[in-house]
Amino acid sequence: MSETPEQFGFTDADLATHPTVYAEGSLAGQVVLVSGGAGGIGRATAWLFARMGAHAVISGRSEGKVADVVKAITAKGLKASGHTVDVREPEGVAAFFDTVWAEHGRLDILVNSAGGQFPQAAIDFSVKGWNAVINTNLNGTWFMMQAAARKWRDAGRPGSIVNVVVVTTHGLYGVAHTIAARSGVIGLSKSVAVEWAPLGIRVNCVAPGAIETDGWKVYTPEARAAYPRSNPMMRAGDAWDIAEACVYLGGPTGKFVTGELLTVDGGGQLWGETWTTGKPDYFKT
Ligand SMILES: CCC/C=C/C(=O)SCCNC(=O)CCNC(=O)[C@H](O)C(C)(C)COP(=O)([O-])OP(=O)([O-])OC[C@H]1O[C@@H](n2cnc3c(N)ncnc32)[C@H](O)[C@@H]1OP(=O)([O-])[O-]
Ligand SMILES: NC(=O)C1=CN([C@@H]2O[C@H](COP(=O)(O)OP(=O)(O)OC[C@H]3O[C@@H](n4cnc5c(N)ncnc54)[C@H](OP(=O)(O)O)[C@@H]3O)[C@@H](O)[C@H]2O)C=CC1
Repeated sequence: MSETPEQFGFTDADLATHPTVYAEGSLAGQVVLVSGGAGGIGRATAWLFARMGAHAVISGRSEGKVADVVKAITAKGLKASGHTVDVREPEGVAAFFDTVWAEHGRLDILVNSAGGQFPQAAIDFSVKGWNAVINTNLNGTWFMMQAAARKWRDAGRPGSIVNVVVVTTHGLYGVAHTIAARSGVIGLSKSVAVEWAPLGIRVNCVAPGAIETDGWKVYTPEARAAYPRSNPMMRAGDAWDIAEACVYLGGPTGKFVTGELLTVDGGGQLWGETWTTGKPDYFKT
């Protein structure tokens, strides 16, 4: 992998027809919110839920990216709508949930896929860079979770949250800020899975390994070239692997599962190394 292609992973045309074991139409009438829904994993997840008959509410910061996905999904006769929301702004997030409930009168599932980081040696992190990653991945995810839960509590309705995180079991070199944030999300999810069980709210996490998406553009070709060798299957996963995991946990298939972390990484947590900044000479011999 020597160059950066125009797009990593699936196109909307791929996602419209990619095979799935889930039944088309089986979530008819449900409303699913996918943050980061115009990104690689979020887009696949929004497509899968829409193909299952749900209305996919897609959010992201880029109005154009969100509009393109909504257009592609609705062009296939499926249900989707889009909103521009920065997950780091709690007032905006709360207003977003007001809008979703005003438009649909319900929300069934929230998938938090908005997130990301940049590769840098931890010793060089600036305060602004650290805060950007913590605010996006820990605080932003929390604002979305709390806003969703408050609506479900107030409406007396059940709900389900899936947080897309990162495999944290042995760190991830070059992205220590995100490991800090995602470890926080995993712990938080377990805590509120118990606190919110009486409200009928389930909370789970999916930890993807190396999944080929546009998010990879932030890494060097050398770092990316090593990702397929970061697990015993010796290949990268795809966004559909994560979408199907999100549906399993978020939807009725996961109805007796809460506080769980599902790792979808080709066994990478057991064998393999991921150096997002390239492997230092010290570890090469
Ligand atoms: C297997 C691989 C593992 C995982 C893969 C994935 O998850 S892929 C899928 C996930 N997708 C992604 O990861 C998508 C790509 N990631 C992002 O979009 C961002 O990293 C973000 C998520 C923090 C957004 O934060 P934002 O909107 O606030 O962005 P901003 O641009 O305004 O930056 C704010 C500050 O952060 C700092 N800083 C930023 N970049 C660098 C850098 N390269 N170098 C050093 N520092 C950097 C800098 O201090 C900057 O301020 P400045 O100095 O410019 O005044
Ligand atoms: N791909 C991979 O290998 C892995 C991915 N993950 C995680 O999975 C999640 C999805 O990743 P992936 O789809 O690959 O990455 P992408 O970069 O393709 O998608 C991430 C999306 O998050 C949105 N986003 C980022 N910051 C904000 C914000 N502050 N407010 C609202 N939306 C925001 C972006 O939207 P916009 O551009 O409009 O701001 C973008 O569309 C991320 O948390 C990622 O870190 C974890 C492990 C591995």
